[in-house]
Amino acid sequence: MNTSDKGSGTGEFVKTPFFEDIISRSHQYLQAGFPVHFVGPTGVGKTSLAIFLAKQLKRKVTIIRGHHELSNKDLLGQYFGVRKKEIIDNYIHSVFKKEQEVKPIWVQGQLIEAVKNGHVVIYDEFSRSRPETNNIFLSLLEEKVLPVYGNGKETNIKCHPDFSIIFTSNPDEYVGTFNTQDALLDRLITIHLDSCDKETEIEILKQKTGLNDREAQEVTRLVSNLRSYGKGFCPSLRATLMIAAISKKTNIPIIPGNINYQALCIDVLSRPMKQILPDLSFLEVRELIQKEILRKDEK
Ligand SMILES: Nc1ncnc2c1ncn2[C@@H]1O[C@H](COP(=O)(O)OP(=O)(O)OP(=O)(O)O)[C@@H](O)[C@H]1O
Repeated sequence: MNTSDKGSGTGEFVKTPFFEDIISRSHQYLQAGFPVHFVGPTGVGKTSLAIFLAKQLKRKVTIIRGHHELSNKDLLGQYFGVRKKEIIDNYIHSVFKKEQEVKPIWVQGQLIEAVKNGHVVIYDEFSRSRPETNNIFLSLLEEKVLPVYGNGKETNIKCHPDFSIIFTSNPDEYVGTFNTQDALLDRLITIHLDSCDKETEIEILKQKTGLNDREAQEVTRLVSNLRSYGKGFCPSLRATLMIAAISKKTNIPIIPGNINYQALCIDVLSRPMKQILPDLSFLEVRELIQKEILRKDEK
């Protein structure tokens, strides 16, 4: 059975048998208090799945996006600017007294609030943050305390029993990611996500873009045939969704012989195909896509 959830945050989340099994296992691990980590190539649905799961837990959701400039100050908090207070005492005319108080303002980081109040945190693309930033998760996940340093002293914030966390990341070889410390990986249940199956992809296209069954099958057939030239996940589901959404919105008929459809597919798919076949020229890549558009699949 295929169902969709209107509140996934990235549009409707389409739940098919492919996702059901991952959802039910991940849900169990999170309920038992363990962090789950979805790792996989770009565009396979890691963030969508994390948001869907987080919403199922029916608690407040905090999303943190990893990037190389994210620091402990962003996660925990920092002093930012000052608040000035002036008291002027002129009660006796001949005496003028002025007192000034200057206090630094503490701006609380996202993680403290989530840890104290038992939110579900999605730490998306966490391996794009520096390993030293991610070190604070070591004690949070093991000892269930968050050490916060400020004003020269350390305070330990106790983790709310309902606190849960879902990590997502691309594999380490992706540009812009850091190698994650083993100690952190050792604390996570890592589930590898690959491209979803054809039935799921067809269902996602139908539900998200309004294509009919034949149209969704046609776009999925083309992209999945092209994936077989590489490791099976590029071009991603985003490319399939782009072709489907543009065809639908601009009334381009999804018919292999239609030149507008061919041009759209070539525009969307040339870049990812060149990425997996770097030795081909752009002209050869375009010819290959054209050939695959017109190919009749064996039954
Ligand atoms: N089950 C699903 N139902 C509906 N849409 C989905 C589903 N899975 C993925 N998508 C859609 O596919 C696209 C890629 O998904 P998503 O952003 O979750 O991938 P990702 O693996 O997190 O990618 P990246 O590594 O680049 O961040 C998005 O447009 C998303 O809405």
